[in-house]
Amino acid sequence: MSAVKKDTLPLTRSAHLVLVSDTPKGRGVFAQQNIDAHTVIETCPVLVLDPVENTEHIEHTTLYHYTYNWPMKTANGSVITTQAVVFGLGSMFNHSHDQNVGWERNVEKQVVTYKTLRSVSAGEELCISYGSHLTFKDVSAPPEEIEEPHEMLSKIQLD
Ligand SMILES: C[S@@+](CC[C@H](N)C(=O)[O-])C[C@H]1O[C@@H](n2cnc3c(N)ncnc32)[C@H](O)[C@@H]1O
Repeated sequence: MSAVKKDTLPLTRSAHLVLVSDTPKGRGVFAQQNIDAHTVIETCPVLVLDPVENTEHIEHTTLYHYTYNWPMKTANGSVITTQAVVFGLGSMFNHSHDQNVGWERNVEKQVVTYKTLRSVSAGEELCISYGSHLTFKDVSAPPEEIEEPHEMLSKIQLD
């Protein structure tokens, strides 16, 4: 019988995910079956990039649009932010302002775990939030409201 090593990490995977290649956001991850809320759907190993290698090389390539912020401890003990390449489906989750998937870094183990934030129906896209500083036009964003001039005027604060 083989001994289970202490540093073994389970790589949880959902069997009910598919990659769709022709969505308005490019490739995307979709649910094939209903998935309960708070289900771990994927655990992905990452490659933490050297900060200099990142700014001098990766930032000038397409890969830059796939990396995640990652904290790194420097030799003097301070923590800086570098980037990490996420392997597996982790790099395929698109952005939505109404995301149904949350993610968590395990800095020590160098993995990211993805979990549903609510129940997801079969056929729904699984999306995370990239935050508010997007480098592309969000095709799923609600249309910006065009306000009537009198409504705008009524918001001007007069002393
Ligand atoms: C991490 S990749 C996700 C996978 C990507 N769709 C693909 O086909 O490789 C991030 C890129 O997906 C696209 N993307 C993700 N979310 C999007 C959204 N809400 N609207 C438009 N494009 C999106 C953008 O081109 C972005 O740079």
